[in-house]
Amino acid sequence: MTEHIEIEVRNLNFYYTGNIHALKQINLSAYRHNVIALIGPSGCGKTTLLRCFNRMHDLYPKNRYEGEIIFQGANILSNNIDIIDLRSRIGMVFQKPTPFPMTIFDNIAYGLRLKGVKNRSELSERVERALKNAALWGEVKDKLNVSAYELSGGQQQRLVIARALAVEPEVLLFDEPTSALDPISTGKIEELIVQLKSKVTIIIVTHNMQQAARISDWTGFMMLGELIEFDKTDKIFTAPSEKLTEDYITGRFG
Ligand SMILES: Nc1ncnc2c1ncn2[C@@H]1O[C@H](COP(=O)(O)OP(=O)(O)OP(=O)(O)O)[C@@H](O)[C@H]1O
Repeated sequence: MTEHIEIEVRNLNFYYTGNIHALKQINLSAYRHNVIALIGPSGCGKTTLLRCFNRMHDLYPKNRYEGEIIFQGANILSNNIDIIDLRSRIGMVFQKPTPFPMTIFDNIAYGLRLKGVKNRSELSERVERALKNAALWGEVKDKLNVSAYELSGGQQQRLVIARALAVEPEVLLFDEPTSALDPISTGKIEELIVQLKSKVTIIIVTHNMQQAARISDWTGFMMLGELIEFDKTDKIFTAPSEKLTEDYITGRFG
C-alpha cells in the first residue's frame, strides 16, 4: 500500500496572547489511516499542537500561528479556510465526555442536521451507522430517546466519538480521551481507536506512555514546545535517536 500523507506540518510556530511562544518550529507528516500519538511532560505543548489541527485557538483572536499545516493540498492556517467545514472534517474528542443536553439520537443527529440532512430515515440510518462505528449501538439501540446524561462516562465518551463520526470526518483528534475513565472503559476506547483506523486518521494526546505504545503507529515526543523526535512508535520505544526521548520513556524525568 502506498502511504499517503494526510496532514503535513511545516515550520509551525504558535503564540498565545501576549506572545507566549508555545510551539517552536514543528515539522511532521501524518500518514492517512495511521494513529499518531503525542507524548511529553506536562506543559510541553501537546494540547496546543492538537488544537492547531482544527483551529481551536481561533476562539481567542490574539493567538497567532506561523507556518503551514497542509491538509489535502490546502493550508488550513490560511485566512480563507471555512472553519466550520474544517471542524467537521477534522473532529475533536476532549478529555471529559461532552454530550449535549439532549437525547442520544439528537446528539448524533445534531451535526447531520446542521449539514442539511433532514430526511428522517436517512438520519436514522446515519445515526445507527455512527453508533455502530463507535461500538455503542448494542448498548443504546433501545433507548435512543433518553437523555445522553443517563449514560456512563465511558458510554458518553463513545457517544461523543459517534457524534464526531456521524459527519464522516477524515481525521479525529483525541485529547487524553481516557484520562477520566476506568480501566475497562479505557480498554474499550483504545480498542475502538484501533478499529477506527480503517476509516480515519487519528492524532491522540496522551499522558500514558503504555497507551501510546499500545495503540499508535507513530509517536511524537515533545518538550518545551519543540518536537524532539517523531518516528514509528516501535522505534521511539525501543531505540529512540535522541537522548531526551530515551530519558523520558525510561522514566528518568517527566
Ligand atoms: N490559554 C493559554 N494562554 C497562555 N499560555 C497557555 C495557554 N494554554 C497553554 N499555555 C501554555 O502553553 C504551554 C503548553 O501547554 P499545553 O497545554 O499545550 O501543554 P500539554 O503538553 O498539553 O500539557 P498537559 O500534559 O499538562 O496537558 C504551557 O507552557 C502552558 O502554560
